[in-house]
Amino acid sequence: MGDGNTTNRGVTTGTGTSNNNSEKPEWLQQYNLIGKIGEGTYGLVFLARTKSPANRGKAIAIKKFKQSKDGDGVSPTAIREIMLLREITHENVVKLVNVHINHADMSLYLAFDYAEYDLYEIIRHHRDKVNHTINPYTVKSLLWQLLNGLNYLHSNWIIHRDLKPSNILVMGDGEEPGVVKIADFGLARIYQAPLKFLSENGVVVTIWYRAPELLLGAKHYTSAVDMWAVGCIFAELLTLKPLFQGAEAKSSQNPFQLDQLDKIFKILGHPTTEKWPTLATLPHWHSDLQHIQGRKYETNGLHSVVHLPLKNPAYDLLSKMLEYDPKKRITAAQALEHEYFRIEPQPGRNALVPSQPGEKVVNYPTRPVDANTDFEGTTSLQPPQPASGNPVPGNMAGAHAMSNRNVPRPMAAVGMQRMQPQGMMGYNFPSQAGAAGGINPGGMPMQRGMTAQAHQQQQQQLRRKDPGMMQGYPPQQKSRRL
Ligand SMILES: Nc1ncnc2c1ncn2[C@@H]1O[C@H](COP(=O)(O)OP(=O)(O)OP(=O)(O)O)[C@@H](O)[C@H]1O
Repeated sequence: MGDGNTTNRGVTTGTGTSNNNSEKPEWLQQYNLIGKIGEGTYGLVFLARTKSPANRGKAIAIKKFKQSKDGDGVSPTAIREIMLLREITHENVVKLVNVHINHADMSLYLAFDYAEYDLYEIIRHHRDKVNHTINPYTVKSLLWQLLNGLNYLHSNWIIHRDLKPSNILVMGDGEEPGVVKIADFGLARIYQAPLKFLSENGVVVTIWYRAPELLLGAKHYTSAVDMWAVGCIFAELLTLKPLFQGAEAKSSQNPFQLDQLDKIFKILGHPTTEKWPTLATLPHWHSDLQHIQGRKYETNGLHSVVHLPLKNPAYDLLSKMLEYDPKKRITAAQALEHEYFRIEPQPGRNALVPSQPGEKVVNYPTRPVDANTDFEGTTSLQPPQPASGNPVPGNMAGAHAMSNRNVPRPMAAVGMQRMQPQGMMGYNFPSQAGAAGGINPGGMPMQRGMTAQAHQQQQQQLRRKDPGMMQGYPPQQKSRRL
């Protein structure tokens, strides 16, 4: 198509020019751009619909990455990492469907499957409009699916590093209603977040979900940082308030990572080297923390902020996610097996349905779309340049012409080769109490309200209809526990 080249790895490159007087990049013409739906630290997100006959009208979210102030594009390493992200396929991880590079300015556009809701909006709607907590079934189903997707990412050596409610999407009506999709995974590394506290445009990056080891300057960290974030999100789903809401403004006495730590200590108490032996080796422990180490907080722990019956296993799971020592923090695989998921209400696939028969369905607002904003009008895009003399010889040629801005070692280089096929690491929803091993015997997850017998019949029917369809949900493999 025109000046765009679709490479053999699925990257579309183009000059940004087109064969008509529109200034839209050529590749964009495969979409109907509907408008802007959001803006994050690193980019703008647009809603578009595909024009191709096979998938006509399918909603796609296109994320345009902002140019950095020094005009750098995205480095070749970053592009390679992103290409590897296309291999990620899991029901609870948003699908990256296309990667587009605009040659004129080396800007990058990622096209994802579109999800109608995100946890930020769901929580906000409950707090401001419904005036009521989220029902226990919904909380549990959202959390279970989040852990399921995260377990898959961690099993493939991908650490998200920037989990927060706005990155946890939920599908609206359609083929997968109420299904959770983790977004923005693997991208934090490309822009070297979350170690930065300010984004390129000076916007403060939210650090409310950031693990204490990161706040204390750890250079080496593990997937445990994501589990801390999940703990914060779990508490927020239960209370509708951010758990550790550090200051967003910086002052000389109280840089925001210190304030964030202070908020954590206020609820969980101070960490100690007895409980967290490597604490004293973290860069900021001695220097920066002196003036808050002296403070003594009387704390009742999580009970002071999360009000549930005392014996609720939610406390146990939550406190294991918010363990100070990352080595002792619960893993996603372990969390999926926690008692909380075995007691009623059991988690299910459609998270956004009522807990009890007769309970009102919550109608979440759909995403507002700003139809007046398009790619060009919102960014530092340079006017499109004609292609240079050299044709793009396919594949990553465009990427290599870009800036050599260093980004860390490709995160995926090792892990992706070991990537599991879809669902290999996928746990089944816990079955009704009493089923063998407490785990569905394989196949589709049990739907809410379905008896074990009906579920078994559904499995058999599906197997007869489409044997391949069952492959995403193998029986749980105990040996794969982390
Ligand atoms: N695939 C998608 N489908 C629908 N909405 C999406 C999709 N991906 C992102 N969004 C929405 O677009 C908005 C901006 O997302 P983005 O990831 O750029 O920023 P953020 O998560 O708010 O902040 P940050 O960039 O700091 O992570 C959010 O409301 C997010 O829920």
